[in-house]
Amino acid sequence: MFKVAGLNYARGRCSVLQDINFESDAPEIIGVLGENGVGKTTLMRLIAGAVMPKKGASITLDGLAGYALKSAVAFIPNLNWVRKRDTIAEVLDFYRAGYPDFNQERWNEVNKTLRLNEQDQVSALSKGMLERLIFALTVSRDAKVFMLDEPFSGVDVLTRRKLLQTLIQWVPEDATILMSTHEIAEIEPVIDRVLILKDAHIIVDQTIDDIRDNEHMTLEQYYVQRYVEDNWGIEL
Ligand SMILES: Nc1ncnc2c1ncn2[C@@H]1O[C@H](COP(=O)(O)OP(=O)(O)OP(=O)(O)O)[C@@H](O)[C@H]1O
Repeated sequence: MFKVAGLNYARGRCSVLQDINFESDAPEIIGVLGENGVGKTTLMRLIAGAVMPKKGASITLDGLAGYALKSAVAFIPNLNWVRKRDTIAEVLDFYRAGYPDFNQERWNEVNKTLRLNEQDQVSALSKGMLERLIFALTVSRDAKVFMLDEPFSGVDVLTRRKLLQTLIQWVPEDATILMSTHEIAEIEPVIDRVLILKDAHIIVDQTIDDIRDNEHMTLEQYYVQRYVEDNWGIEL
């Protein structure tokens, strides 16, 4: 069981996340939605241990916390740590050394779709190719919690569809995946559940089946309805 409880985070005087609570029983794919700047990346950075929450928060995986939890979480927000001349092969070497749970077979399999050339320099990759690399590195670990932060925003539509369709096959069966995106319609067929963030809080934590069966709406319609008053005149 992956559990986030009493999570609060502020930047200076500005409260970014307030009283965030949710649990996940793997396997589960959770979409994390919300407007720009609402705190989706921050939530992932908090879970990854890249930033510290306010006192009183608890983030645990099967009772593990701190470093033990950190090593079971796969998250790469960017590749700022890569030196300018590094090739993908060199980044892979570094990554393998840093993460003993790196799964070479999975990398090979994922890269059949992503077609990354290991001799290419990372600094010369296009935005979309860089996103492919971040995605491949993230899912190639045998982690228990995977966090994909807008993984496909620069990836072409065909590759994106293929990645989404095959995501379930690539990640370990006992894992929870958190995936933030603005492409709501695209992820709906893939995710089990959604967390919608607004004004620093989780305003929706519901399964996709529940939204379909009880609200009789698509996820995007439900998102618009729950997010803005009068739907901002957006036709549902
Ligand atoms: N390095 C930073 N310095 C100051 N404030 C920051 C920094 N990074 C994020 N923030 C602030 O924290 C808040 C949450 O940002 P975050 O990046 O988590 O949002 P997001 O939901 O991921 O947004 P987007 O959908 O645009 O990617 C925003 O108000 C943002 O301005």
